[in-house]
Amino acid sequence: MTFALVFDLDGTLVDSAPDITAAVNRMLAAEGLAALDLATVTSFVGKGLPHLVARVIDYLGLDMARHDALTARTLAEYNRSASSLTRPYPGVIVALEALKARGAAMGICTNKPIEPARHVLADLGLDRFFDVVIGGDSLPTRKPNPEMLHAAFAALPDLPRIYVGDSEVDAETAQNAEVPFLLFTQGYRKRPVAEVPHRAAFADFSDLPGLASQALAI
Ligand SMILES: O=C(O)COP(=O)(O)O
Ligand SMILES: [Mg+2]
Repeated sequence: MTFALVFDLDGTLVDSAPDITAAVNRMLAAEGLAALDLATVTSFVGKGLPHLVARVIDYLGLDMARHDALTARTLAEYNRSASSLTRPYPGVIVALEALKARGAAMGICTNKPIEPARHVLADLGLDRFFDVVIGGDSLPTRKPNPEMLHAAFAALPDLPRIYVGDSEVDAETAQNAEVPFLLFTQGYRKRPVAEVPHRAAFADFSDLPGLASQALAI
């Protein structure tokens, strides 16, 4: 059986938190402020860059009136260097090759802004797998609103659908879109696996091709 598979990006296909943290810290340094650590910034990832910067402003007690300016600055810093510290999770490329060989149609639905999302995919040699990329600023709404996921599937052939992601936001998006959800457990999830609704969960990408077939056989 083949299928249409849409993937989340940050914390699912790639461990991008080190570059996101570095961009935030370049923005903070330009403001004369001290750097934040990786775990703190990672905990702010998931609902897109404007949300992440709002969390940084809140965490540091800065003036929320500066939100637009600091978001633009962080995005510029991130676009300047979005992939130097970012790596695919182990087994991702082999799994995508196997899925492609089986005829799966694949796309990306990420809350990361589209420009750095495209940089990351191209720089890491992942862009060749995906026929559509929907970013956090591609539409007026972001995940968990299902519109982005609907748009990604609409651009792919009409095959049985699966969404693959790492977070509570992805699980909620899949529920809102009524699409089966596969949870990658090694990303940036905050709550225990059991508390995040999913059709199946996996920690190792070598399990994904088999799981995708099983998930649709249920
Ligand atoms: O950029 C974010 O906040 C999250 O991105 P993701 O949707 O690819 O996990
Ligand atoms: Mg994610």
